Amino acid sequence: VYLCLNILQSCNLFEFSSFIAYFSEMFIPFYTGRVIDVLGSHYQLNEFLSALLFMGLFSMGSSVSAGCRGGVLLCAISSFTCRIKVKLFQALTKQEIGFFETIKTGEITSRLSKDTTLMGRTVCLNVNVLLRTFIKTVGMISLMMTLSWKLTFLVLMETPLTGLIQNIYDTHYQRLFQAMQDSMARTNEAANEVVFGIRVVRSFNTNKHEAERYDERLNETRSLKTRRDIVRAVYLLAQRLTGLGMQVLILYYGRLFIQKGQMTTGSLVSFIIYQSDLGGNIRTLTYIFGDMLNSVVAAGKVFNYLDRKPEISTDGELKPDQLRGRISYCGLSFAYPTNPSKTVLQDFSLELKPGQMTALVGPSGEGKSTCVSLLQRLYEPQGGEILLDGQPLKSYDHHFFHKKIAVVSQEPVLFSGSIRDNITYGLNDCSMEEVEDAAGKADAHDFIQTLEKGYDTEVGEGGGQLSKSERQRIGIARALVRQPKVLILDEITSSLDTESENKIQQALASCLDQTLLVIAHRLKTIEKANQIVVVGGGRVKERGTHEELMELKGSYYKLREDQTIY
Ligand SMILES: Nc1ncnc2c1ncn2[C@@H]1O[C@H](COP(=O)(O)OP(=O)(O)OP(=O)(O)O)[C@@H](O)[C@H]1O
Repeated sequence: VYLCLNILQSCNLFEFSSFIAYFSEMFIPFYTGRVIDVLGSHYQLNEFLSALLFMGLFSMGSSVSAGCRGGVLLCAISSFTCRIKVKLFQALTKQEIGFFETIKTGEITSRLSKDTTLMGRTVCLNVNVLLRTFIKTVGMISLMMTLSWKLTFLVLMETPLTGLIQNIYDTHYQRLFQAMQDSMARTNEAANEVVFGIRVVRSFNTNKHEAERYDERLNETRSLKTRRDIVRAVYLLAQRLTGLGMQVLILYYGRLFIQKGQMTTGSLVSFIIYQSDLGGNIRTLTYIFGDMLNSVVAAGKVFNYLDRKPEISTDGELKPDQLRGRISYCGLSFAYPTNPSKTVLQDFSLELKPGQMTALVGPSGEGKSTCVSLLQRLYEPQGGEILLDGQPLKSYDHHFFHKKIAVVSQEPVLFSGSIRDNITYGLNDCSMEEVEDAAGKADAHDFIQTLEKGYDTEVGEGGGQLSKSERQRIGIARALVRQPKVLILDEITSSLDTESENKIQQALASCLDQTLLVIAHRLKTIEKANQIVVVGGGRVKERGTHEELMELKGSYYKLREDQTIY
């Protein structure tokens, strides 16, 4: 409603120019006929000049107003589409991760690009064209009645046929158009995939195979285009034939009416001009009606996303001045929304203390990263809860919470922009000293200094211009600059050399009051942890220091032994 009100406000000029344009357009054929009559009968200069003047004035009025109307309308459409895209984008980024896992990426991008554009057209273009065409049609029929009511009834008898032909054509055309769009998307997808994975294509020497695959998809699009063109040609033929048939009938009966003195030659010319315009209007009305039905479906899908409330609430308000960072996992049970039948965590309980390092270890796929995702509130557990300083995570203010808990993942995602932009990602008030300090702790400062533009160096799309280890260190700096109370490192050592790893560990050890949670596969790196937790079957299997667990000779001991052998 808010968006529509905005659009209506900007449409005042549009409505005014539209009114002038419709009014002027309607009278042009009338005065054309009048000029012909004056020329054909006893010629009077005054009558001729006045008819010519009115014809000129209406033509001018129609052209200028139609130009204004077009310009204003295009501006309104692009402004509306832009606003709806931003609103939809904001609504999408608020959704929980489970939403993105259950809905295909293609569907989301299609909502953002295609459906919003279609919606913009419905609200601005179609409604206005429908209104304009309808008013024009009614006006034209009234003027045609004044010229000859008998011929008008004859013309109106053709209307259902024109509407039917248009309807059949629109249905076929829309179906082919949709298939063509899908086929074009598949063709682009094939090209994107190859560009993205060009290294694999080269190393497996599959250039020829990929070119053939691309050619196949292009041919599919081409054959759909040919079918579309054939349908259009048949439609144009049917349209011309019905139009021609009607004109022959009008000329035949028109000649009879002129002979009987029921109408003049000029009136017949005016009538024929109106009749050809009327056919166009009926076709437009049928088309717009069908198009609006499609757009309503598209708009429905967009509104579904706009109105969707994220399943993970962000309404918490707690923002304590002092946060200690004590984390308690209390009897968690969890299954991913995409696979609800598989329980990943079952009655999982654990305590992470401030100033201590906890390491989660265990075989792959046992639920270590899931513990981290739940702590970040990317998913909501089905049973139990996680407490931060004794309060449920959901009761904390969303912004506050994500400033206090920072995560460095196995492969940090960087965004195009400078190194500094990536380190200060999401922070507005971050000084250069803080950035350099965090980069120093993450062992990134030295390599950044060697770059020509230092912290202003562009990292490229997805950080592609940096090595894996450099991306990892920037990811660590991005987490440290927030001075989080809880820091989570998810298997960060795999892409770091031993020297960097040692430096980073020393820097982390200097943050005395920080709660540190580390996931590690290389068990040697977590020997100094205050508590090592072995996760197995979605539960805490063993817990203790390195020495205690080695003495226990259980799962940890076995994992450690396996790593020593290899
Ligand atoms: N997004 C997801 N949707 C559905 N199932 C998932 C998802 N992510 C992980 N899983 C499943 O949940 C289980 C636990 O995965 P998780 O990533 O937590 O294990 P992990 O112990 O961290 O493994 P690794 O050491 O290999 O990182 C696995 O069986 C995995 O297949």
